[in-house]
Amino acid sequence: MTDAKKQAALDYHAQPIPGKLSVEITKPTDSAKHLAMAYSPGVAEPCREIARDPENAYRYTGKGNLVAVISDGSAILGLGNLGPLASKPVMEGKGVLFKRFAGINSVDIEVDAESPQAFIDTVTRIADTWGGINLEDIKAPECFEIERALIEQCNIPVFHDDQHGTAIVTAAGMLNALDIAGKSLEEARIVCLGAGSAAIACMKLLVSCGAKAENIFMLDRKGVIHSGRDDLNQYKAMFATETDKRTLDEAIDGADVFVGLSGPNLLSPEQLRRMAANPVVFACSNPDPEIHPDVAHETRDDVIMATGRSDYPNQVNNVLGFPFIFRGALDVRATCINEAMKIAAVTAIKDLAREPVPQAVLDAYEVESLSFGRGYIIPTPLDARLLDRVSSAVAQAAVDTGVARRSYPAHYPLESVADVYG
Ligand SMILES: O=C([O-])CC(=O)C(=O)O
Ligand SMILES: [Mg+2]
Repeated sequence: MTDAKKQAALDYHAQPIPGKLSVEITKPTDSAKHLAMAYSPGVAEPCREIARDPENAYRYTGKGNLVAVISDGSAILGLGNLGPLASKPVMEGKGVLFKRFAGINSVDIEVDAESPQAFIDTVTRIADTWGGINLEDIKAPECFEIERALIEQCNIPVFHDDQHGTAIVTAAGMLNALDIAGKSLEEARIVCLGAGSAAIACMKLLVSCGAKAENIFMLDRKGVIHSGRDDLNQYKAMFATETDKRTLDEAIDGADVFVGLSGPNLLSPEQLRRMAANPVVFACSNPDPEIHPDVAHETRDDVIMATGRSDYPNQVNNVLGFPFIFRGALDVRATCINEAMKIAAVTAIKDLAREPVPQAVLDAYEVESLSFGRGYIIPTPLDARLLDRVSSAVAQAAVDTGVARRSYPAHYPLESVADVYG
């Protein structure tokens, strides 16, 4: 970013009041009578009702539309381990997106935890107060154990956005991009640079969608993850291939797909040049991609290019997923977010990109037209139809797979966030 853009980003966060989120009151509070209901003595009644039956928390408090965004700051975007407090702008940002796109209230919680167990203990002790928990920017491999333990111990959806949100959106964009390239996921040779939480989840979901594990070359900081290595944790070991390739330079030759979930500027123009025809490049490190889209397009005119950023076409970013996935899960009081719900979200996002784009989206992006093709493989986050399409697909999948504690919402379809309370 230029210095002017950096300063504008700081000013955006600082002015006119610090931060990006505030809390609003939803009941009248103008008279002594109101206060006597909102607080003592009236507030005692819902307390008694919840003590009698915990389900009443959904009726008398904001629990059912409230998601905790929780991080330890150990893997903030592609910036690394900057600690819990420095992750707060991102966590507030997730809250902005939850509210803006799906009408979900959220609170950001930054935990200073000395171990995964300390983090797990902290979260389990506060879990009951939320409708769902969005884990964010926690480094691998600790994030896998943390998520597994919390799913086991909590009876509300616990979802590590960097794994599953990113994977869902990547899979949706990838299926469309390969279709445009005239290739299939089953045959595609895929290079995945990065072996952190997002990379591992993305490759797992691509395999569920049809990719062949033996066609995937995953690289960590030491190079290609191959079966001869003895330094792999169990998560990386799932992607160890039988190969004599050792470096990105070797793996990239003839590859159909590059997925970057690593760090800035790690794919060179020379390497891009050596990929197969119509290469699909998802350079998703935030904020700075593995190859800048301008450089990629200058290097090859047949590249199908996506990044995680809002200021370039084809934004493959978990924002297209997590607000709506939680919306659907909360609205049927799902106990978890299972594979069927994730695949339902992939399909809904993928299919929406093939429909005509509404004028409001064209206006928001200041473009004349957008239609399914190289420059538009995935809907934009400002597409208001995502709310209904993804939430309803996820809610239906939860009902179909028996993890919903309520029936399919009678107030669906959702036209806008104004409809979320029915
Ligand atoms: O915040 C974003 O733009 C996407 C994300 O979760 C990450 O990069 O960790
Ligand atoms: Mg993240």
